[in-house]
Amino acid sequence: MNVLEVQGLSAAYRKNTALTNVTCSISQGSLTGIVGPNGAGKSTLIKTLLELHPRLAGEVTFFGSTLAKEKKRIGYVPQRGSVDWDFPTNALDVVMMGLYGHIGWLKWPKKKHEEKAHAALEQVGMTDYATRQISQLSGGQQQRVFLARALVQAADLYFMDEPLAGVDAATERAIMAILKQLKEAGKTVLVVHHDLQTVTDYFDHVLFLNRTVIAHGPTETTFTNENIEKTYGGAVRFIKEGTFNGHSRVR
Ligand SMILES: Nc1ncnc2c1ncn2[C@@H]1O[C@H](COP(=O)(O)OP(=O)(O)OP(=O)(O)O)[C@@H](O)[C@H]1O
Repeated sequence: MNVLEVQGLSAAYRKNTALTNVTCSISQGSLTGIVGPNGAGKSTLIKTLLELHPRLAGEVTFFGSTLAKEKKRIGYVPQRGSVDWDFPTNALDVVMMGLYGHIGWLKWPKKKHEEKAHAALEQVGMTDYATRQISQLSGGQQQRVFLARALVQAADLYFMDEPLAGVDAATERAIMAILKQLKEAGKTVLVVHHDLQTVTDYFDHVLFLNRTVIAHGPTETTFTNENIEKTYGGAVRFIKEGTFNGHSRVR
């Protein structure tokens, strides 16, 4: 079953086109890496799908329905840089924000919800930092808190905008382990990713984006030198001739 269907999606910033005619289907239980050069429209794609940025054209369906109807089943981890980390709040509160759809605005969070938030912090290894101001967390720790906020939503479809940006190797492993657990639980995860070296290890599907979909499919068959060059331009050669076939890693 496809949890997300996108047909002919376009978006722009004033007169500058960011996305044109994006069409793709995302199947349930897939873990997809969205890759493409800087400015390719990866963040814009997520924001436009989630109606955080207006779309100029196109049709989008979530679980065969509309975003408004399915919002509770969708989790979003924005780019860390897009958030005001000086906002005076602690890690637990940030995670609790993920539950607002469940609690209802103006209703005081119940004990059960607080327990859920603590459980999510534990899942990302941040229990000891629950009452720490978010401005006093490191970049990787902030990223983990964000992930906990998405986890607490118990969504079926997750969008994550560069969750691995600027995190250390241990945090990267921890985040990837969680994403794989989500997939194994039948959840669908879309991740904006920058490191081509790890695409084949991390994702079962890859979506090459450069203003439009250049290629999309199972990593095994789609993560090819040809598609990398089509997306990034001929100047970029990540795969040594002859080393791709039979190897899971790009060299
Ligand atoms: N708020 C904005 N106002 C004007 N133009 C924008 C804005 N945000 C993005 N753009 C432009 O839209 C295009 C797509 O940007 P977007 O951030 O979606 O790319 P990206 O693939 O996520 O890039 P990166 O890998 O650098 O994060 C770029 O040309 C960018 O300059």
